[in-house]
Parts: sequence; structure tokens; C-alpha cells
Amino acid sequence: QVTAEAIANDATTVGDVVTNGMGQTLQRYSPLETLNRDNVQNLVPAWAFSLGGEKQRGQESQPLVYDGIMYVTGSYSRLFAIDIATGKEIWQYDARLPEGILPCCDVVNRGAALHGDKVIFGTLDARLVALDRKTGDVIWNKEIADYKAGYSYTAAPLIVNDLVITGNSGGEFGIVGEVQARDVETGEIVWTRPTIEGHMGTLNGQPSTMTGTLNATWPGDMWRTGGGATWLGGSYDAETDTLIFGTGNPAPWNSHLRNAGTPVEGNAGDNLYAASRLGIDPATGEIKWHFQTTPREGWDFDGVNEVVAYTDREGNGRLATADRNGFFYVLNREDGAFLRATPFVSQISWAEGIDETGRPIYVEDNRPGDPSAAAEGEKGETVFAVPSFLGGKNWMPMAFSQRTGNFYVPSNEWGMDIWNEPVTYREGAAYLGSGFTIKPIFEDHIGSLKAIDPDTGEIKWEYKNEAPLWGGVMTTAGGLVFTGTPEGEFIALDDETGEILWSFQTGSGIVGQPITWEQDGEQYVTVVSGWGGAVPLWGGEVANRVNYLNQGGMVWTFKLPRQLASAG
Ligand SMILES: O=C(O)c1cc(C(=O)O)c2c(n1)C(=O)C(=O)c1cc(C(=O)O)[nH]c1-2
Repeated sequence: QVTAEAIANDATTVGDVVTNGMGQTLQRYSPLETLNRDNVQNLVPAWAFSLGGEKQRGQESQPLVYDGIMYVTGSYSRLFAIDIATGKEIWQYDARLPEGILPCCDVVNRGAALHGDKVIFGTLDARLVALDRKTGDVIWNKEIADYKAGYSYTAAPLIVNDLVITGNSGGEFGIVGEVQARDVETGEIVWTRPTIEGHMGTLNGQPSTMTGTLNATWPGDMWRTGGGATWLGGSYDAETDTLIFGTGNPAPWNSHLRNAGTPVEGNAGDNLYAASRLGIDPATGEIKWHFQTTPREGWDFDGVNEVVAYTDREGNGRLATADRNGFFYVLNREDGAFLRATPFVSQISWAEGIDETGRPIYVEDNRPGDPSAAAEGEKGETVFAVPSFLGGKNWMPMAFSQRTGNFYVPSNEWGMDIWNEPVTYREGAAYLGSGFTIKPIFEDHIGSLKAIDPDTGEIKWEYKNEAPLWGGVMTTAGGLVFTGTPEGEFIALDDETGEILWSFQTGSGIVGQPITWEQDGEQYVTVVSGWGGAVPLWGGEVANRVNYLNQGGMVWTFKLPRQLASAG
């Protein structure tokens, strides 16, 4: 039985991994040091497991490990239970997706959740499925939203108390972002919290109230299809009893249709609560605080990136997040209040900086032009903006080291041509009103793994990678930082210098999220390999540059040879 205690203590108990993020604050830090900077060069595969068949794409999963079994989600909404001792399959579940699903960015899934005797995951046709951990039998299967209207689901669910909490995907289709909490035993909804001003939530089946002013920041009825998808799921900070969810781009992309291009009084064109981070009360779904990273968003800078709760070097409770828009933010842990923001990519064109209130200082000339100012049916003025819409950082999670006090951030250095076009909403159709081409800005690299001191924003070291980095990061008390590259290398770096200490070619690009755990005194490391996600689909000139990468779907598990482990 995966207990509430096991979930709450996941970050400090090394014998299993029962949460996405290796702990609900998403630090992705392991206190294990059996494997360390002195012996990591001896790391070898223990076993490998194929996710099989024709469904070899975009393996973004973070595996879970409990009671001798590893749970790995695969592309096309599949879930595998694997024996961790042998790497043999115990069972597999295939959601058998209907025709006509509308995921924007590949057929991905980022992981499952464990609770009691259940393993729970979401599917691309926007359903949530609870299976028996041991047999794979379906216990319940619920619709999150209507996939025909453009909703999908790609994130790992979150378990808090006896609730299973999910977001939704579909921001490119004019859906409305929502956080849903369900009874983990039955799958029935307890509360819902829409993320766009004007939409109401529910609590125990009754209408709830939306925190804040209703629809003050949207023109007309644009809020009805306002986006703000909660597509990366969230984190939970037990210290403040707060769920933290990010919200995606406001819809449509064309910000002039949302009045965002016009200088306005106060926050009238801000489009709350899109492109924001929300602190939510897990008991009621009420919004406790919000911080909007990109008000008047016009470059597809979704605000979904993970928020990591941590204690800084002076003992202060903090939240950190590295946004698509290129800035690394530090917020107060108690109330989400803005403390500071620093650039974590080398160029940012759309803002000069962030002011003392946390609001961007816009470079208005870098906002793509208003097509209504152009001739009938013509596009608006094209601008070259940095970062590209795929972000200074996208969904792939950073890690926080309790050993060094630094964050390890998988970032990308790239720009885009972007322009606006007229668009009208149609259910189940793309709702962008924009066009784009991503372009490199450096000859030799796009990917950049950075060690960032959150107290100062200083970049301590940088590892440059030719292709865009799209895999998760993990760090350990052994002084190691693990991540994977689209070129297929699974690498371990020195947490103080960024030097590569070990690498292993996995046979396909890595967009998965590594984990580590201990079994019988030995430390294991697992990563899923299998190229895909948004880059090969939307990467423009960058995708052409990295298209040599092969598809795949393989779970790789590593350990030290036994005699070396005991000698170390
Ligand atoms: O607005 C949305 O609903 C939504 C959903 C998703 C998703 O669910 O994967 C992505 C995005 N947006 C997105 O903007 C994006 O860059 C992206 C990259 C990826 C990926 O898995 O590589 N998903 C998504």
C-alpha cells in the first residue's frame, strides 16, 4: 500500500520513488551518495526494457518505483509495470486511443501517480485511469474533458491527501484551463478550479466562486475560450498546504485580439490567470495567490513551468521557477509574492527586464504586429523574438541540489520569426492567429544546461549541447547532475563544475526524466530514451538541424558493478 506518509516523505526515503518530482516539491534531489563523482565512470546498464512495437515516439515519462515494481508510461497513453530485479514485464495497459485526438505536441505522457493499491495516469483522449498496481486491471476510468473540443492530457497526476489532482491540455484549441480534484478511491470530482477569469469552479458539486474580480482583464467575451491550460500538472508544498499549478498561454496567440497590444490602464489587458502561477487551497480549490509571469502575453510564453519549493542558504522559504519567457523567478514560499527575476538565457528581446513588482518592462516593438492594421486578410508585421515560443525552458524539469544550493536548469538558446493573423474560434480547431519559424541564434549549440545560484541569479556553469535539451534533470548528494540529450547520450555531470564525468549512448534521443533509488545497498539510476515531443514537430529550422535522431522507446536502468559498489 502506497501510504500518504510514503508520498509525503518521498524526497527523503531512498528505497522507492512514489511521486513525480522525487518528492512533491519537485526538487528532484536524492540524498543517495553511494554513486558519486569518484565512481560514476563505472556505471553500467543493469537491464533495458523496450516500450515496443510501432509506438516509438516521445518518451517523456518519469518512472515510479515501489515494492519491486517500476511503473513507466509510454507514448500513445500506455503504462508498463516492470520487475525492477530483472527488467521483465509484469503487465502492460494500452488505453487504445480513439481516432481524432488533438494533442498539440506529440503523443507524450510524463508519468503516473501511486496511491494505495492503485497506479493512476492520464490519457491523450483526456481521461484519467486508475489501475490495480499488481495486475493492471482497471479500477475506474473517468473523462477529464471532451477530446473532440481539443482537450488532451499529458502530465503526471498529483496525489494530495485522498485527492488525485490533474490539469488539462489544449491551449492551442481555445479550451479553458482547469485544475480538477477527485476522490482517489472513486474518481468522482470533489472540486474544479478553472484558470480563466469569468469561469466558475465547483466544490462538492456546488458552484464555487472564482477568486478575484470577474473578467476584468479580458475584452468582451474572449474569456470564454481563453486557454490557460494547466498542462504540466503541479506541485504540492506541505509546509504551506498549497497546490501550485502553472497556466499556459492565453488563447488565441494573437494578443491584439485580447486587447493586449494596446496600452491600457491598470491590468485591463492582462488576461488573468493565463501565463501565471497559481497557489491553490487543496481542500476547496480556491486560489490563494497568483503571480502572472507574462501579463498581456503575445509570444506563446506559457506559464506552466514547474515551481520548486526550497529553503535558501539563509534558511528562507522560497519558490523558484524558470519561465518560458527567459527569466528565472524567486517568489516567497508563503504567499507567492515576487522577490526577484534574472535572465537565464543569453538573449531576451521582448522585455528589457522585470520591474520591482514582478511585471515585465516590455519592448513593445518586439510584440508581433496587429493584423487588423494590415490590409484585409493580410498578416501583421513579423518580428524576430528571443526566446522562441518553445521557451528559454520548456516542460523538462530542473533540479535543486540541497548539497550546492544551486538549480540545474535545462535551457535552450533560440529565437523565432513570429507574426499575427486573423482567426475566429471554432470548436476542435487550432486557435492561434499566429505563424512562426524557430531559428538558431548560435552556430554551435541550442541546448544549455545551467547551474544557477538562486540567491543571486548568477550562472555558475553552463554545459552547451548542439541540439535543444528536452530531458529532465536530477541531482544527488553524490555531487552528480544527470540529464539526457537528443543525441541519445545519458550524461552525469559534476555539480560544481559542469564537467561530464560519464555518458552512455541509449540509441535514441532522451526526452525522459531520470530517477534514482536504492535496493539492497546498491544505487540504481533509470531513464527512458525515445526521441519526440514538440521539437521535431514545431522546431522549424532547428528541427531540420537535429532530424538525424532516431525514434525509440527504451527504459534503461544502470548500477555499479557489485564489487566496485562495496569498494566505494
Ligand atoms: O497549451 C497547451 O495545452 C499545451 C500542451 C502541451 C502538452 O500537453 O504537451 C504543450 C504545450 N502547450 C506547449 O506549448 C509546448 O511547448 C509543449 C511542448 C510539449 C512537449 O511535450 O514537448 N508539450 C507541450
